[in-house]
Amino acid sequence: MVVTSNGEEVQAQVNPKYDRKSELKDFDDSKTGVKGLVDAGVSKIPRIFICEKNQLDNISTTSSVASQFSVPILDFEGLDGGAAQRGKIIEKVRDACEKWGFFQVVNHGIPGNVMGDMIDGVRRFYEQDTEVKKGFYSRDATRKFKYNSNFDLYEAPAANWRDTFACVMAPQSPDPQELPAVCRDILIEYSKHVMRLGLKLFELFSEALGLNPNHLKDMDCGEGLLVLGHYYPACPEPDLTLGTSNHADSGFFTILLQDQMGGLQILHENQWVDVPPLPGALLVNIADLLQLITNDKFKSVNHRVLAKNVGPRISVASFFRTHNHEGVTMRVYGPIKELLSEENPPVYKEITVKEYLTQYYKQGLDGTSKKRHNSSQKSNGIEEEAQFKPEYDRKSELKAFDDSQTGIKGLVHAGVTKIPRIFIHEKSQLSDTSTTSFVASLRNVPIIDIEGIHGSSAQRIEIIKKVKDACEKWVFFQVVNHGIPTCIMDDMIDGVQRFHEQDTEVKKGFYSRDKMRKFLCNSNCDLYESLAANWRDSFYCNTAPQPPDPQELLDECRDILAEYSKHIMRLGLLVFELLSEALGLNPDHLKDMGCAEGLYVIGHYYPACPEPDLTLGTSNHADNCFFTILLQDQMGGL
Ligand SMILES: O=C(O)CCC(=O)C(=O)O
Ligand SMILES: [Fe+2]
Repeated sequence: MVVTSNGEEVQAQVNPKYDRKSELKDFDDSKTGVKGLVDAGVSKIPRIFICEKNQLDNISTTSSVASQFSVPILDFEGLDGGAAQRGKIIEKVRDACEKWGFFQVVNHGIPGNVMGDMIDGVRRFYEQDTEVKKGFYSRDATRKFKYNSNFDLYEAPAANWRDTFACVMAPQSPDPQELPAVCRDILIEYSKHVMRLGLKLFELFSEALGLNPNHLKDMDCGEGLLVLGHYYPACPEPDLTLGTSNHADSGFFTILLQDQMGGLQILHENQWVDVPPLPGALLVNIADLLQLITNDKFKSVNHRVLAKNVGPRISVASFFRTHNHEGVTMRVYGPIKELLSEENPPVYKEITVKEYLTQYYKQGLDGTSKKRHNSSQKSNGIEEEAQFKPEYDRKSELKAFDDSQTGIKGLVHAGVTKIPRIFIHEKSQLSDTSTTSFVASLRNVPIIDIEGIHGSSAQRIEIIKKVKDACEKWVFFQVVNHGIPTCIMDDMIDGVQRFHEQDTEVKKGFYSRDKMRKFLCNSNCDLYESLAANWRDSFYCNTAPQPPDPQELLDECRDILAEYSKHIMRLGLLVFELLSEALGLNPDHLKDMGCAEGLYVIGHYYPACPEPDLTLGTSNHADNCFFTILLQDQMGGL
């Protein structure tokens, strides 16, 4: 084990017998949820609830800095008064949706006693006779009303200190007989009010986007309503777990009713900001599908709930979402055409409701579960690694691999069917996309056409604007019409391939870790330093400020390497100019700082991998230079 900050690993070492799966199952089978544990008087939380440290670390850092922020409070009084008043409110809605993705609303039209009764109804549900309550405990997706603890119990890395009931209220509400007697009437009544407010919000959002008031409703966004009743019992060890993990909501938006206990936080400008209870207010937060269809104009915001040693805390989350009814699943959502223009091209691909729902439920609340699942068929690979670790002499295996001087290509050539363990990455490295939601994965990387960069100054300004935007929002962009002929690019790819596929003995002559050499090849420049090796061989060539003596290069790729480098240097100088201008500096500013003097060209070769789920071609990293121009073939994987 290399990292010790990971709670799970430490545990695995302390108690290799921890059978998480069966502990989860025992807890689930009790059907009494977290409240059952508290009723039984636990003074320590079971380890299935213990979060990884990095999930909790930033809790204490919040308060002081965060207090300078506060979630906007919107007053809907007068919404149906004059156009002027409505216009003012819409402006505030737009501002809150663009900057925060989260706001509180007062004078929203839902009577205070209905909200109070709803909170009481949730409380009555959880505090009713245990045996009656158990009758509702279920994970059956087809049930209209069900209660359980942690909908993603078996998938999430750590369970949350919370019980939840879920009820589908629209498009078809359940037969009242299916609802628990203790909260039936108020659930129906509250849902009616929430639906009315939700439709009003769809109108306001449409108008705030500059669309006609019915636009979003006409897209059928307002059809599905799911109501969750959360119950967060007091927690004996609140510093070790969370009430609700960091997540962004699914669907279009959520209307949240919370009691006076507090604990909800939203992630704003990289800070966890408390959302203090405001009597009479409801919270509204943008969810991922609204972010998608507004092409990022409205932001879906991550939030979480802290565990506390006082409780219970009660909240009711009402999700306006797509639903799973027949005829609906093939509906496609993508950025609204009316919001797109040349300056505002689609940031997302389109997606069917079916793909969306499948993905969301596979992913679990904090988004890690699916990937964890894929990468460890056995549920706890971390323990296995910890157990075989002592017999494993990593250093000498690395050295043996390095001494072969044949790289990954040599392994594949020898016909390995399992990858040597020096290449096996820790699970957390393979699933470190945890904060990337499925919707985020639909993003398009910007493509910038630099044809006309030397044309009119208007054209140049337009291009620089796009570069600025891409650098600020993306850091990564694709360039077309960049002036490097396709045949040169193709020849360069072929040259790299010829280098790596040449006669093994000749290639060995270039295998080296001597940084003074102008041209060399090896497998993994950081072989001895990195935690796990990558499935990749590379050659490295220092082509500027002083190119290597042609004799140092291999015949197979000498000419094309020199030619390609010339073109790249020319393009690189242009990029330095564009970046300078995008920063508001004079075009030569970065060049004058000497940024453009060195050029290092690396030719990577990624052989097919027999166990691609266990390793990476290139680990997560940022390049250490000013910028990189990357040419890739048609295989994908970046
Ligand atoms: O309980 C809360 O305040 C938040 C619940 C929540 O975020 C959710 O249900 O998605
Ligand atoms: Fe949420």
